[in-house]
Amino acid sequence: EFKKGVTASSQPMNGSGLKILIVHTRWNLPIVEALVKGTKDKLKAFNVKEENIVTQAVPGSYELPFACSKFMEVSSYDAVIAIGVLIKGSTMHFEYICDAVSHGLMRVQLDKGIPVIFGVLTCLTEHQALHRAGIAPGDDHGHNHGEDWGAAAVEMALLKYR
Ligand SMILES: O=Nc1c(NC[C@H](O)[C@H](O)[C@H](O)CO)[nH]c(=O)[nH]c1=O
Repeated sequence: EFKKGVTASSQPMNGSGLKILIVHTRWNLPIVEALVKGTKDKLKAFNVKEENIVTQAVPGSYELPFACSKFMEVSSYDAVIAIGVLIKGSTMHFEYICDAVSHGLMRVQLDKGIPVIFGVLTCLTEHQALHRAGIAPGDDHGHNHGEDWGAAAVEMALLKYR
């Protein structure tokens, strides 16, 4: 069966010299915390030092582009991982935030020339979010997408050394 998801780089990746920023939201915090843990575990699996993983929190996903941009001005990072969980409500609010955040984070990474990994879940239901954080109830807990974001951050941060 065709495996979706991240195809790991064929090259061994050594993140021991990298400095990574994680900016996460406080909205839907239990799900966000699971994603942040999955991200950090994977960064450490690629030898990124604990002291080189900087973590900052903001209110919600709409704040991620501005916060990532500001934190990148005061310190240098090899990659930034923006983590948030958007869950559709009963209005169009969700669509507008998702659109603004995805375009905003893309603009920040291109303007700054530093990879910004899109770690924002845009879910129609809470179960979808739980499943993508690997903490869904029942037999199928899902897969923690934070692991994919951690791997992508290391690969993109090492791009400049290819
Ligand atoms: O509305 N739902 C959500 C949300 N709204 C707040 C928004 O990101 C921002 O913080 C405020 O609009 C203030 O600017 N933020 C999320 O991360 N997830 C949601 O599901």
